[in-house]
Amino acid sequence: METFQLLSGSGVHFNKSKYEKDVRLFTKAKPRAGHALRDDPSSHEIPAELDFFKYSRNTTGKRKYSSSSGQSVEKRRRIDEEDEEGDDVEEDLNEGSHRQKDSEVSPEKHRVTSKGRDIPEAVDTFEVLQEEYHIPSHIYQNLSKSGYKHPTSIQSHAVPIILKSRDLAAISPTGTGKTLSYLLPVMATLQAPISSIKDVTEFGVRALVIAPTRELAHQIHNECLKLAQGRKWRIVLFSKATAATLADKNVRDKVDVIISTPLRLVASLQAGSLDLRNVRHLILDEADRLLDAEFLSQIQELVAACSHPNVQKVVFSATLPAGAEKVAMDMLRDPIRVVVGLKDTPLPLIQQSLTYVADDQSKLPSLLTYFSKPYNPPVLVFTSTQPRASSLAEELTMNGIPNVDCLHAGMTKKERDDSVSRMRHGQCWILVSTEVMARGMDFKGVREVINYDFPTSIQSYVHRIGRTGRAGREGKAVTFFTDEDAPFLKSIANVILQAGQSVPDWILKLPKPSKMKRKAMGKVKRPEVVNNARKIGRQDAIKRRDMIAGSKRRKAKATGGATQRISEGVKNPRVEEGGSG
Ligand SMILES: Nc1ncnc2c1ncn2[C@@H]1O[C@H](COP(=O)(O)OP(=O)(O)OP(=O)(O)O)[C@@H](O)[C@H]1O
Repeated sequence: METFQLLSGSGVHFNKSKYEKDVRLFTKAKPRAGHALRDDPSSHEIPAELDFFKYSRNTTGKRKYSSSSGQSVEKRRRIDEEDEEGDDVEEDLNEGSHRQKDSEVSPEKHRVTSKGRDIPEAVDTFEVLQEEYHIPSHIYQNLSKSGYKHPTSIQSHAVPIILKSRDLAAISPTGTGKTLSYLLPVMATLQAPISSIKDVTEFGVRALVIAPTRELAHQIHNECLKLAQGRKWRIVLFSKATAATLADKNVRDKVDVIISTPLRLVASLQAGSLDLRNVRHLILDEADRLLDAEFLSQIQELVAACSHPNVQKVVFSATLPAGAEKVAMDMLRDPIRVVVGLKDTPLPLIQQSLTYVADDQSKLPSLLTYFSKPYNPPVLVFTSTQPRASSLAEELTMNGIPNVDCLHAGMTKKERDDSVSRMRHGQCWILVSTEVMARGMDFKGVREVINYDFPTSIQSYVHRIGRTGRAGREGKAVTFFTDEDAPFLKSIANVILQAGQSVPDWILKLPKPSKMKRKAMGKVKRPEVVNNARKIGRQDAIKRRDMIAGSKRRKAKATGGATQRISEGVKNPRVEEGGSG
């Protein structure tokens, strides 16, 4: 109990005065003299929550660890040195020297780092983009209609690169606007719907966006539709139904953009009902996920099918571990690599903490205690498996917690769509989910993320907690850990440190898990139901049901035998006793 109290009290708490410097970055500041926007003198002030440039201002030279960030320089250096041994959290300190060597352009040192040959200049405003790159006016107008007034850091850098037809690997933290970073330049390059262009000589879909989950593909489709408003673009969210329609070449030839998960595309390709030879822009969103073992062969097939000699390939993610980056870079031609912030590192506006919960059975009471105190809905809760997500949602509901929903890949399409819709409309306060919700999903208002089950990798952690703290908003992420998870704490602690927050000293003193061991992170065997007591109750019920069924079977057998015997003229004592048989 003593240990429990000691450890459960040791989560990371956000001390605003201690982190004053970071807090200042995210609070509205008066515009500074000499920082007027180029084309709009009236809009000197960028809302702090949308101002992703703020990290970079007044930063020169190599990245410095600030002692005011709550972590001693020495402590951070120690962690970084350990990471050099092969941890997936990349230390970007060397980037500066690469940049110097290769004459690379990086106007925002150590916050946005670009690497490659002839890097197009970043832009400060959307107006400059329109002036210099002639973005079609309807797309430009749709930008401001959607409320996008100033580009985020990744947009400033990635959009010109894509507009210049260069291949790109872009790594930028969760919630920093990567979707628009590729949709805007791709749509701008396409200029107009194919159906409205005269003298077309090459037919077929011109842009293809691939995402790992259907929900994310759906969300990207919606973003794309916003940009396409007012013109007759054919933007297709590839599904069973649309795949059937697109089997007709005449329909297919009028399609501008397809957005899809890999599997369905491959199925259509193999069936000969899809042709990707005219694709000029291929985008992999959540690239590291798409390039992992589960999807790699499908992606390779799709990349090979996009065989146009001028196809532009771009990959985006908030995380890109070394292995995935190598595969990505091999796929790209003369690429530019852009990193915003530190690779595999969440933005500091997500307040991260670790909470000790001893063992699996202690998690539910801990979560119920959490929800018995004031919390900020909507909250996303991550579990490791589908049955556990269902079971936890059920437990929370049975414990009187209102508006709990569940979402996982084992549910029907309609159930999944309904859950997403309830979440988007504020009808769901707590969404219990699995890894399927971890990547890309943009529920703007998510204020808190709870890792009920420990994440399975650093990347999983970064993406899960990245469902909050989006588009400049503050967020909170709580990670439960049990004794079994303790060996992997150090890896998560490193991420927290990289984000400029502090972790308890005892975690820093833990040994660093080996690369082999890290593969086992979060993969402990957990029961399918989150409440063992309920499991016992359920087992009793199953036992009782089996006993009743057995008894019925025996009776039926006996009755059947009696009927047979009666018909055979043999006296049945039970029937004779007036029993019903
Ligand atoms: N220039 C902008 N100004 C204001 N809001 C923006 C801008 N660009 C994007 N956003 C908003 O920021 C939010 C996050 O964008 P998006 O989903 O593209 O992030 P992301 O970087 O792709 O995140 P993830 O890594 O989780 O996929 C969205 O709600 C989007 O509407």
